[in-house]
Amino acid sequence: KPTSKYSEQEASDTAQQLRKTLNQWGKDYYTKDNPEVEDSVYDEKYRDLQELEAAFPSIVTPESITQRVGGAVLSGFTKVRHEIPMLSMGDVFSKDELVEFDNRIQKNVGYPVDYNVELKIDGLAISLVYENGKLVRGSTRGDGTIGEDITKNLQTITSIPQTLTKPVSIEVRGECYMPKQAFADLNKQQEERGEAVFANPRNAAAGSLRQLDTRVTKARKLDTFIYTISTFDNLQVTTQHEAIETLEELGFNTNPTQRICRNLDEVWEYIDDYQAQRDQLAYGIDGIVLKVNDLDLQGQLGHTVKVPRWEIAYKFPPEEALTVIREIEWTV
Ligand SMILES: CC(C)(C)c1nc(N2CCN(c3ncccn3)CC2)c2cc(C(N)=O)c(N)nc2n1
Repeated sequence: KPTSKYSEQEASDTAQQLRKTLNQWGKDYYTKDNPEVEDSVYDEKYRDLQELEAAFPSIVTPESITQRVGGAVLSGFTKVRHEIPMLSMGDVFSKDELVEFDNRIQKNVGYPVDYNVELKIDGLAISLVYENGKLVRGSTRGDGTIGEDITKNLQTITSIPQTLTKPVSIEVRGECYMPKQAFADLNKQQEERGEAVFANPRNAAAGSLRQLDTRVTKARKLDTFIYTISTFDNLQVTTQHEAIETLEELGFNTNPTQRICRNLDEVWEYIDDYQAQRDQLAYGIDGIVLKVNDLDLQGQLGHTVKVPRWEIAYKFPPEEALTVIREIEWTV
């Protein structure tokens, strides 16, 4: 019915119903192959919501789907200080160095520890701050202490929740990345437009997040895997593995391949598994990350100025190098 026929309460109720429907259809769109509705139906409902919100500005809510689209052209990025520094990662390139790392931990702790093993996503690190379950700020890692405020750009990424499933006040960190297919499509489009192509998905993700025009960011199909809760709002979490499960429950996108390994043999199985699957993954990885699973032990082990003593990244050889080697073999 025409918006003029609504009372404010009716408009608000209808808008809330429309938001619920659009969010559900949006989720299906990203998670299922056959979206529930045709784009035209989605667009019609979206327009209904826009009209209602235009006629009754007081009913607009920050998490309304209409508030996600780009449109803000920023003049520059303000700086953000990370209260808890975003540390770097020690990295190793061989089995022997990983054995050394494990020995160092066992010597320090006095007994063998469980590790949580995760894929090392080849994207860029971001920080997200929530107050009472609402996203209030998103920023880049920067130099680990000072990053850039890219909240507007991050709000265009559908896998980043505007509102959490619980009204907690926390800071979380993770990786923002561009899936391989989105990267290939973008470079094809760049070529058609006679614009510079991106060297790899990580550069494309970084370039897309540092856009001053949020509409460009929105068009870039970025995604995220969140892996750390930096500040706990009395969440009952005692291990890294549980932290990632809690992040999923709160509404974040997390990487499903994490695995608890009781010793290095199990870590090697994981490494062999995912080195073999690397080309099939929908996103780029450049190694795996090994973390002491127990959070109290992490605290006990602490960190040096820049690097935690309780984690190590095992790096794979760069994929490009492998491609070159294959080409040489082929031509020989
Ligand atoms: C919380 C800790 C510090 C242990 C940590 N730090 C990470 N990183 C730090 C260094 N980073 C960095 N970035 C640029 C320059 C220097 N360091 C980039 C993220 C992690 C990155 C990934 C990933 N990529 O998938 C991951 N699964 N877990 C991480 N865990």
